[in-house]
Amino acid sequence: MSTDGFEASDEKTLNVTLNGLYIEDEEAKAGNSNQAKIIRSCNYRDLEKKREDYLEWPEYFMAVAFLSAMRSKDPCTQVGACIIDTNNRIVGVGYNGMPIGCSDEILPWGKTSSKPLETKYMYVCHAEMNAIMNKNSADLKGCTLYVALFPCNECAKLIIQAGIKLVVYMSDKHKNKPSTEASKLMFNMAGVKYQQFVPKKSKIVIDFEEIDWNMSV
Ligand SMILES: O=c1ccn([C@H]2C[C@H](O)[C@@H](COP(=O)(O)O)O2)c(=O)[nH]1
Ligand SMILES: [Zn+2]
Repeated sequence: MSTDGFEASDEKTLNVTLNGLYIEDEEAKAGNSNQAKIIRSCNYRDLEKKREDYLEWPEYFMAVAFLSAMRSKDPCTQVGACIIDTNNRIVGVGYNGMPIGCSDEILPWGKTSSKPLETKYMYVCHAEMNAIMNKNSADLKGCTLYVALFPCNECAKLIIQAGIKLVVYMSDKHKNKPSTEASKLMFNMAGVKYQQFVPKKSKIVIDFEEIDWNMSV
């Protein structure tokens, strides 16, 4: 008998249980072979129940923010942002990068030059700004922003003016900078809430080589 190309042989055991039908060998029992994957995909009982380890909304939105950050060409700090509406629909994403039409090959990426015009700070559009500008809905009133880094004061102004009501951030690494203090002052005055993201999963991995397309068989 064959299951997904695996032949039952002397070295393997054909198992028929209430959970389904599978071929098992020592490697599979140890959980480190293809056969182990097939055991999971043939586990009929699991396939009839709702998955429990799906991504919850906050993890999903923060992951989208971090995935967006991977597009950034900033060699030092990559920031991503994801805006969602009150129906949990993504209405804008962005990452820090040079303005449209301004070559990121020509403009500087460094930050240490004593000449301000030769630093990135003069030119980079922040992730929050790009997410707001990229919005695909009429407005952002009542929306939530997921962002990798606590917003600077310039982004805080944009967030407030856009009508965003909640900021969920991952890192507070600039918490002692005046720009962060200014952001908090403005958020407090304008009634924009902010909270640090508390991940439920320590890792979210997309490993294209490890995807087991047989899982849905
Ligand atoms: O609210 C913010 C603050 C900063 N950024 C971007 C702007 C720059 O590209 C980097 C910061 O660079 P450092 O080398 O860490 O100073 O982050 C942002 O997108 N949003
Ligand atoms: Zn900013």
